[in-house]
Amino acid sequence: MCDKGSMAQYTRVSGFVGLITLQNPPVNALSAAVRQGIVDMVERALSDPIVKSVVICGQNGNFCGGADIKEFGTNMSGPPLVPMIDAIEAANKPVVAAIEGSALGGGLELALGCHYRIAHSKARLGLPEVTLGLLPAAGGTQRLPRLVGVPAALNLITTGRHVTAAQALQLGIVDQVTDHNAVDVAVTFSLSVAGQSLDARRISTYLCPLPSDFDALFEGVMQKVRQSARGAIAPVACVQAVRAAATLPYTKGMEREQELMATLFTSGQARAQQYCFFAQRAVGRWRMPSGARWETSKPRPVHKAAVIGLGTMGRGITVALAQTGLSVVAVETQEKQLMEAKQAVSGMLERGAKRHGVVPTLDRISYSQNIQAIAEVDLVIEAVFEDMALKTEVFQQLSAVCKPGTLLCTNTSALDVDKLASETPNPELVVGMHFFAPAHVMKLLEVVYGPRSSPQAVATAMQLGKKMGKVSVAVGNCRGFVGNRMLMPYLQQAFFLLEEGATPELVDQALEEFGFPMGVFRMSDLSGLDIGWRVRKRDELVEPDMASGKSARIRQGSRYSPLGDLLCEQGRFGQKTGRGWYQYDKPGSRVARSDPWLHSFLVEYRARHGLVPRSIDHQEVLERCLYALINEGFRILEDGIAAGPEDIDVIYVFGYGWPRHRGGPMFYAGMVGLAKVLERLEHYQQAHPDVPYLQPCSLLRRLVAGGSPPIHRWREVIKKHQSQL
Ligand SMILES: CCCCCC/C=C/CC(=O)SCCNC(=O)CCNC(=O)[C@H](O)C(C)(C)COP(=O)(O)OP(=O)(O)OC[C@H]1O[C@@H](n2cnc3c(N)ncnc32)[C@H](O)[C@@H]1OP(=O)(O)O
Repeated sequence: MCDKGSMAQYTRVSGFVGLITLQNPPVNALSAAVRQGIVDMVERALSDPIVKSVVICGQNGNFCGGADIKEFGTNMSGPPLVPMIDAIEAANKPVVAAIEGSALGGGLELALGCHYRIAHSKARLGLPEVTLGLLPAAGGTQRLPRLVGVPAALNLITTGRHVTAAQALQLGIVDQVTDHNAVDVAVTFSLSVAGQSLDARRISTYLCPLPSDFDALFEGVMQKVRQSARGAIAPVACVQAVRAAATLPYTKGMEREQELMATLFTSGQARAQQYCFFAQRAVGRWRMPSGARWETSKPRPVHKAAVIGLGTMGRGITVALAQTGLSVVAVETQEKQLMEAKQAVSGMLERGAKRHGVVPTLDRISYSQNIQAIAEVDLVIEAVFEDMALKTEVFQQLSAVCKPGTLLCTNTSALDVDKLASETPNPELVVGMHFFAPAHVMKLLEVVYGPRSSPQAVATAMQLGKKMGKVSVAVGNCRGFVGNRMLMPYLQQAFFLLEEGATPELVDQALEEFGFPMGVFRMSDLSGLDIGWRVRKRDELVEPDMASGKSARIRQGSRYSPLGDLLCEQGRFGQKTGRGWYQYDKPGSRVARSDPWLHSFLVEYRARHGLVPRSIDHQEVLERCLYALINEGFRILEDGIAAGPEDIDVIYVFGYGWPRHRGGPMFYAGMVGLAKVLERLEHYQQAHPDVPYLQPCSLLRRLVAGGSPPIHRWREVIKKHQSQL
């Protein structure tokens, strides 16, 4: 017997079991229609006298990915989740959740309303709402602590992390784990418990186990959460909701859960985080200005890859490749460097394997000093020192050694990928792969295509990035690509603010309060001031004999601040030398302390150049640094270097520490209001006419003139704008 009409299919199986199957591909999200289906089918099963027990499962081996996030921005209709789950829990016949694939968010909350949970061994469970700026508001914050205790519930709910079926069993979230068909096991099990009392199976009736150090525990967790949340409100609300579970009866706790959720649900932060969720997936649907796109470009198979150059980046890339299961040839011409790299890579793989409880993949890597060793690989990632002449030489060698069709990738943060491609006989096989340090940890990968890169080469690099667990974004070739290009105006404004009266501490504090893990000066100290110095020298911006006055701060026709150069001349390269914008206890130490030398240096510098310091507040720091960066983002869109605002936002959230609860720079501009961003840029441009980065971009003007459409409509405007340029 079967009813296929709704988005929850009803079948009677094994004679006496009502089987309800959620059907909403790809993840069986709880849309209004699915919820209605569940309500109707549960009612049907419970009212059918032949049915002794009920099993709920999901179609295509996937239980449920939670509430339908797409519905959040709409007038949510259909039956609400809470009464639906309460009705399941109150049922007088056993209801068993058969969990395959994922049980996340509302999906796990649905399962927690069931009387029993049986999971397949490959299933994953979690309450990831916090990552969407929400909390588990279908009873998750009240049932989970009652089931698994407060500390475990706090951990799962405030981090949103997923657990494996085995971990879920250990925690007590599921009752049984099986390697067999979980639905079949659940059906048999449900019949075995039919007719038994369900009193002890309704989690909402449990007393929440209270830890002895209750106050200290909550205080500690709240402190930790506030610190790591960097201004995000959802993690804090999660702690408050769990505290309600521990201190209030279930119904009162539920009221608190709903109250907290209502605040989060309408907050800009939730909108930003949900935008990030979809943006992260949208960047996989890449397209190039030529019209080539992800759906029509088939990647080449990559079984064996090579890494050339085993410095810090090359080592991280080798680890990341080996962890995907590929065979890797790692080449380093210097013997000492090769030996050190081998040891370092093995160490990283062993530590990674230990963390994940698996066997390290050391034998997947072969090391060589000879570039001939890469003759048979399908793809090469060159990671030698960031120097065009050196990279060109290496690329010429690669072209001579590799078998025909091998994809040649360069790991570069700013060099001209097209120029490098033009030095090879097959420029269509060349793309940039801009990894972020440490390359085996950082999630972001910019895949840089030049005008001659083939769609297949881009598709292959994008697919490899995905396999390596990266969030890969395809971007066009220009100086600094997307991320580093936008960083230039940001850094420049920070330097100018110092000239005008700010301190590194003030600028960093403003940016950290905004939500960056580190302000611009602490970040520069960490990455090394010498990196930018080298680039500026190459660009002939650094003048050794610096005069005084305004003219000394004009380079190539625009305002220039030599502050970074002056620090480098003093050997102040940041953490590695123990001195930079801050001072450190010793070279390599990480704790930044305010440096009186730097403050005196700034005072002298301003005096020498006739700069009268003024008081600068946090708002000016944010407007100048962030709006200049955003303005460059609009230029990048105008130039077609990024296909859409989502690409830029994903790059900034995953690679540059932009706070996720603010959605990314382009989303943030929309939240602030494009007209306001434009007005402030115009204001600052008038005050600083010698700073081209503050000149508002024409795309921004056009968007404002067009009534500041929502971000999902920008692509239409960009297309029209580009066609008229
Ligand atoms: C006052 C209001 C009351 C509301 C109370 C109810 C609150 C409930 C809270 C929730 O349940 S919030 C949702 C919690 N769930 C999640 O966060 C899970 C999100 N999904 C994932 O983590 C992953 O998608 C997955 C389930 C682990 C599957 O990963 P996989 O890599 O296999 O596929 P994806 O590429 O990520 O996704 C495929 C496709 O599906 C879309 N999608 C996934 N989950 C949802 C969802 N919950 N709602 C809507 N759509 C979803 C995803 O966007 C992809 O589609 P796209 O077109 O490529 O974007």
